[in-house]
Amino acid sequence: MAWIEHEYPDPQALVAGVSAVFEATCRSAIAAHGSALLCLAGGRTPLPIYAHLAHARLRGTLTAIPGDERCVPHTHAACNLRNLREAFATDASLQVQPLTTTDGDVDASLGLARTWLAAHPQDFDAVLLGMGGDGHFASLFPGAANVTDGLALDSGMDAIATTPNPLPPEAPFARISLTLPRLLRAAAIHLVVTGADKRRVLREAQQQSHSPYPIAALLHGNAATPIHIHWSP
Ligand SMILES: O=C1O[C@H](COP(=O)(O)O)[C@@H](O)[C@H](O)[C@H]1O
Repeated sequence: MAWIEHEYPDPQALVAGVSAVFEATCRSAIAAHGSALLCLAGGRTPLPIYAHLAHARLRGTLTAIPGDERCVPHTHAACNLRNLREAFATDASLQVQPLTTTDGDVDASLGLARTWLAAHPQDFDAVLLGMGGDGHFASLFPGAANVTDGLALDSGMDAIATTPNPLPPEAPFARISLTLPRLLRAAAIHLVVTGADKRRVLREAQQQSHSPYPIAALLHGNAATPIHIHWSP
């Protein structure tokens, strides 16, 4: 099986469980090589996990990169970088690397993301992913024109620019997303999902490797490490 399931009674228990795993991962990476490199989901669900890390007194450098970013200015409320930096604000040793330029220009942002990723080819110590109700993860959306480029394991690309189709009303923006092969280069991969509707999508994707939900490509992507699925109502 390519995944391991962890079920929690409520979102607070999920946050506590995943926070403990990420804290332990960061501590052992810092003990082993002085720093930790994380790839972190955007969206609302994981923000309390990041707040936990910010208060954990990790005593080492932690560099995080969003797994995807909305192409908006860094001051915009929908900017994943802004939300990550706010969550990490209490510990100056937690740094968040932007995937986009300050103004959110799509082409310049793609260049910036690819340049940074090429200069940091090492595996992530851990990747945290969320999932939308449409089965997207990072910004690999069903129906996007180039979603197959983002999911192809042999593309040789670390990041793509993409536009969800249809645009999600809560965040109607072009995106920069890490690709599936870059996300899979990790010592540990965690997927956090809440709610019964998202669980139905997840179950369908677990059962069908050729499901139209992009998350199926992650689950059946022959990751070198199992995908930890964390779910709560
Ligand atoms: O658009 C996005 O949505 C997903 C899910 O977000 P959530 O608020 O339902 O947790 C997120 O994982 C992704 O990074 C984000 O850009």
